[in-house]
Amino acid sequence: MTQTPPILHVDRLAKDYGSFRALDDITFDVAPGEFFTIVGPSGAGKTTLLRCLTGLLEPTSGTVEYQGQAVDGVPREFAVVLQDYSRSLLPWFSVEKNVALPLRAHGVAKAEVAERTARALADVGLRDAARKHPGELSGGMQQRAAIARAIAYQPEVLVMDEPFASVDAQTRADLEDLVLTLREEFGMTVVFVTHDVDESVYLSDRVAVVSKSPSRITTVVDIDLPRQRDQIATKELPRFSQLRSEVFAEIRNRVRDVDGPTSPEYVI
Ligand SMILES: Nc1ncnc2c1ncn2[C@@H]1O[C@H](COP(=O)(O)OP(=O)(O)OP(=O)(O)O)[C@@H](O)[C@H]1O
Repeated sequence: MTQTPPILHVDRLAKDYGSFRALDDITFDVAPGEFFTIVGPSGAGKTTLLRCLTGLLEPTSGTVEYQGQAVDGVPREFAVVLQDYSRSLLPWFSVEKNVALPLRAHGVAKAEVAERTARALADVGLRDAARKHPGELSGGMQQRAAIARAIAYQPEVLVMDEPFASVDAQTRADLEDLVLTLREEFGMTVVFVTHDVDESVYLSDRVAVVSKSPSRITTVVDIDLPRQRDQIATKELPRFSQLRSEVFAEIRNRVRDVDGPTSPEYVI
């Protein structure tokens, strides 16, 4: 039986900032259509890893391949939602124009641009803010606009760095479900970073736990929950609690290895 080749292949990746080693010996594959989440404590190197994965940062050693080709700039099939929403939108364009920009740049027909932009803005609850400029929006709304831009693009690979950190709990749940729905609809691969263990288990097919710097993947947990997720029913499953505890325990052990007593952030 032939196995489907990975869409992303990361091999012995390391990244130094001067004499400080942020990432060390990171190796993993992501399968096409997979929801792969990287979870770990603050400062563990998750953003550094995502930046290397997307070609925004050059690794010190090791390689990243997308569909068998070395990544040395953001591949056009990727959409990236960064943690810092204040830098992700162009302030002089309306929200609508910001969302439409990548589609226009890639030659999508005008009518389709309008349709995909309107749908993405409605999906993230920003239909009424389409004509506003980013400076007129709250932080959470700006982040939703950045998410709308990524999903309107319908990328092969959606890369998200703590994308829901600045939105309220209900919006966060809605956006989590939106990403899951779009993954089903378009067959996207999603690479996601979070420090929220519940979120990682709820969304993912696999969760990679990273240790503190120098960051390594200490374990990869298979999330063998039914593929159809539901904010209430899935989180009530005994298996959800087991997986959540497994991921928590792994992070807690690694934080303790480095810091001594458990970080309060990860007390269950
Ligand atoms: N440009 C830089 N120059 C020097 N050190 C850096 C730089 N960027 C990140 N670091 C250091 O590398 C380590 C990993 O940082 P990174 O932002 O990747 O972690 P993170 O897991 O994404 O953190 P958080 O969850 O808090 O966003 C940290 O110790 C950080 O101080």
